[in-house]
Amino acid sequence: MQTRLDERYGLFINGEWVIPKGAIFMNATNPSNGDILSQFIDATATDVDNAVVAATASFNDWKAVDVVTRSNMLLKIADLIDSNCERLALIETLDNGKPIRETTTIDVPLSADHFRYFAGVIRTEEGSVKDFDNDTLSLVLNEPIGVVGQIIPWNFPLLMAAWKLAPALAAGNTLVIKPSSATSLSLLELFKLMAEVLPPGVVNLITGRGSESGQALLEHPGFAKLAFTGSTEIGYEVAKHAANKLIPATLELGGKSANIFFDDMPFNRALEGAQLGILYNQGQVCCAGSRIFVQAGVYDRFIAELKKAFEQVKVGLPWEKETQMGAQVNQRQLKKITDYIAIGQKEGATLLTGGVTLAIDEQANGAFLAPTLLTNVTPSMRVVREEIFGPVATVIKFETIDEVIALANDSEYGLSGGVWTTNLNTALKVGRGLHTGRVWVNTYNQVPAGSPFGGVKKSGIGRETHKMMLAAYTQTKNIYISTKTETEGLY
Ligand SMILES: NC(=O)C1=CN([C@@H]2O[C@H](COP(=O)(O)OP(=O)(O)OC[C@H]3O[C@@H](n4cnc5c(N)ncnc54)[C@H](OP(=O)(O)O)[C@@H]3O)[C@@H](O)[C@H]2O)C=CC1
Ligand SMILES: CCCCCC/C=C/C(=O)O
Repeated sequence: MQTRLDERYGLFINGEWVIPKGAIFMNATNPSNGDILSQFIDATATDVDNAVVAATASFNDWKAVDVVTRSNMLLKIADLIDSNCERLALIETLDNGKPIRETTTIDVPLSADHFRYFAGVIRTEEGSVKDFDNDTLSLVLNEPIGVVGQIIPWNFPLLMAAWKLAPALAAGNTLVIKPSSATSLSLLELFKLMAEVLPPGVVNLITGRGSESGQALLEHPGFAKLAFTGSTEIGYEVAKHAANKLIPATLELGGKSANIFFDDMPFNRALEGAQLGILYNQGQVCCAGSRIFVQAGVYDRFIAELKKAFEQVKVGLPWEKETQMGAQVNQRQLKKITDYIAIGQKEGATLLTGGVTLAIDEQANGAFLAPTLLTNVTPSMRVVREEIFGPVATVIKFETIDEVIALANDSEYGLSGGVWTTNLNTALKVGRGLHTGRVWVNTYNQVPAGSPFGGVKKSGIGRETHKMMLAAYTQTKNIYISTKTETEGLY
């Protein structure tokens, strides 16, 4: 399966595609068969600096663009994403390994919707006025924060970029963004579309390794805010650099979410929900329902059915329409996952199903893994505590609601969780009881714009996918006015 890609991509700085002198290129590799798809630049600190200079120079002009015009530009970007949906979806599928049935129906449409949502939100945003008395007004204005630095992960390259680009632009900021070097192509292609709409310098794209261009971005003094999605480890680095510069950072980090199944669950829907929770995107989701808890009364039946369902999942080439699970993002991630499965078994877990790599492509070069369930696990095992980021769930039996809330909260992460029950009281008790930023009830992995998403504890700081994210991309300005002219009352 092929699509038209540039042989080599430049950096996008100040409205132009540039290839710096002496630039070193990296390969974009298809994780499903090892093919080289294209090449992109391993940017340097100088390139990052050039991008920041461009974003800084364009800030005042972009800030001055009226809200209606800015909103219409975001709508235009959304339309362009939609009209290029098939192409963007295929590029994401080739570069990341995720199934085409997901990229065409979820990654790309949700990305477009994100621009539309923030285009709408800024039309309704207002400052406020406090009239202290007849002569005194306090105006509260929300001003753009400045030049923003954004770093994107590889698991939802286009969607996570949209989650950061749309609010930053809507709020009137200019920016420099860096995709993961594992999956740069969809953002490079999105920039071609945004270039048709936005003035030069407003958005700037730096590619390359996190340890080089990513690090340079963190160290650059020109940013007024940082935004990051990725591992908790690098999240700490982002937070430290932001603290050193006294600028804010929003962080969307790792997770080890509990997906909790009560005896009175809607059984068939819940069975699907357990799979959606851990197999969606090959389990490479920050909020994956990787710790499955099942109540004792239904445990044996549910686990038997889940095992059967896992074994029927169609793992295949991601560009084939019937494929339900594609390739892991690369061999490095595949190894991390299989290492964890081995660790779990060494710790005493039972491999109920899966745990094996699959030879799907002709050369058997693809990073494919069978859906995996580990039972007989205990809360102290590494496979229960650490983020595996693959299609691997641990399963634990529980008796009571208080017990399962305590088990679920026994984690350094706090991103999300799921509860499956037909009892509203149970749902609310668990919903309130989980120390996480999101709890799904009788559904999972739904992230529509308008519903805030983000974590507590080591899962991060801030809430994306909601208009409240505008607050993170603005500064409050207070203009305090007296209409008096006499000196009386000045002190
Ligand atoms: N919360 C989430 O959504 C994600 C969680 N993860 C978790 O992290 C694990 C490791 O994945 P990994 O790809 O290493 O995640 P990272 O946190 O390293 O990568 C996320 C982003 O940060 C960049 N980056 C890496 N190092 C630096 C640095 N020193 N300074 C600035 N930016 C940097 C990466 O660039 P580059 O890729 O080019 O190095 C990428 O764009 C996964 O197995 C998973 O558990 C990973 C991705 C997303
Ligand atoms: C669109 C389906 C679920 C995606 C949830 C957002 C994930 C973010 C992340 O993994 O960083």
